[in-house]
Amino acid sequence: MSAGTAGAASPAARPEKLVVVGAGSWGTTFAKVLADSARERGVPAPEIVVWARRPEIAESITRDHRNEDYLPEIELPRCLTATTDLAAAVTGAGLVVLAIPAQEVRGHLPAIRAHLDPAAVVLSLVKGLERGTDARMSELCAEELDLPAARFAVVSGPNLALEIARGEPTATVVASTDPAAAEWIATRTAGPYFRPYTNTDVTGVEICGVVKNVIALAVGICDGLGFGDNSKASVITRGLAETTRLAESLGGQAGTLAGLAGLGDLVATCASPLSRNRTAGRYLGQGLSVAEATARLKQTAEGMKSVSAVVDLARRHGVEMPISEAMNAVIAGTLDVDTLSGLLLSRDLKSEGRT
Ligand SMILES: NC(=O)C1=CN([C@@H]2O[C@H](COP(=O)(O)OP(=O)(O)OC[C@H]3O[C@@H](n4cnc5c(N)ncnc54)[C@H](O)[C@@H]3O)[C@@H](O)[C@H]2O)C=CC1
Ligand SMILES: O=C(CO)COP(=O)(O)O
Repeated sequence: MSAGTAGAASPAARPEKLVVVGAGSWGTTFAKVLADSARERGVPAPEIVVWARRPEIAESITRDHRNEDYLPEIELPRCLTATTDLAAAVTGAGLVVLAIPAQEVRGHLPAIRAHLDPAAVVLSLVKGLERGTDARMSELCAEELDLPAARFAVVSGPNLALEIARGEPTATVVASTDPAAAEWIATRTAGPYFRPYTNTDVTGVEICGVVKNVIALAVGICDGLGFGDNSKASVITRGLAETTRLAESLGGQAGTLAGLAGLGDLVATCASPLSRNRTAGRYLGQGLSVAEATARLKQTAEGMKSVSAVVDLARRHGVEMPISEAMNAVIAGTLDVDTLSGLLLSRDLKSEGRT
């Protein structure tokens, strides 16, 4: 057994029940992906349970097959049920999917640990770092759940929830240090509109998902300031370069950054009006304060919450991240967006090849 698969549980021992912790737009959509995958494969519908914080959302998913708050236009598969009882949801599940904001994850892990099946895989959809510790979700789960790396996985890619909920085709990356765990998840998510590629670079995939939200803020600010596509393409490209530097310094692989979780997600998020992070940036560029932008958005924009942890992590590893530094200063209120145009791409002149 390689170091990466130490602690792996036999897939045969893994229960078929699947639980998604979080009934926001991506959690609810991901539950639909799991249900549609089972239908496509012609297997009996597994038990798929969504844990919702609010009873009215749980009731609406189970009774009306809708999530009025987050996906009002989407009819959900009838096999999905929802509950506010986290213990009951997690008990007997072979897959526990985390789909709540990064800052809320640690608080829920003790309750999950108390009921986690010994063969279960924990899958993070979360694209944020914990502030204060700079921890990735893989690190949080290892610490709080005493989870071997082989029972952790992350899904990340160009995955705007509403497009997927509508059944528009997309691809993604499912990464685990245990290839068998990644394949087990890929089988249960692959379907008519969702194409997962497996990968073992958990760190690279996690860093891609986190930092692209910060870069999307910068692209949104360009929008809000009225800059055109040259500016945005420059920020996206240099954003990918600084993401690559951070990922590599933590052990991630450059190939991951060039793939769906890196370039793919950056392009989708920075181009899409559906992106909350890009939208938050646009509000800031138009002159709204951070508090006003947050209030108008109503949903999670992980980039605004995680940027200080990204910058802290980069500084600790001696990695230069000028765009993230600028975003951190904007969110902290120490840099005015009007002064950004000179700053975003303002490092010493040098060859492009030197990242
Ligand atoms: N929406 C999208 O298109 C995608 C989102 N993601 C990531 O998935 C994660 C979840 O995002 P969304 O579902 O989009 O967010 P959302 O804003 O739509 O929903 C967040 C969910 O977390 C719940 N929540 C908020 N505070 C909580 C707390 N203190 N305790 C428990 N639950 C709490 C909310 O009630 C809601 O159900 C984020 O890390 C996001 O970056 C990743 C890929 C796509
Ligand atoms: O991660 C996403 C798409 O892959 C969603 O981005 P936003 O959180 O900015 O909406």
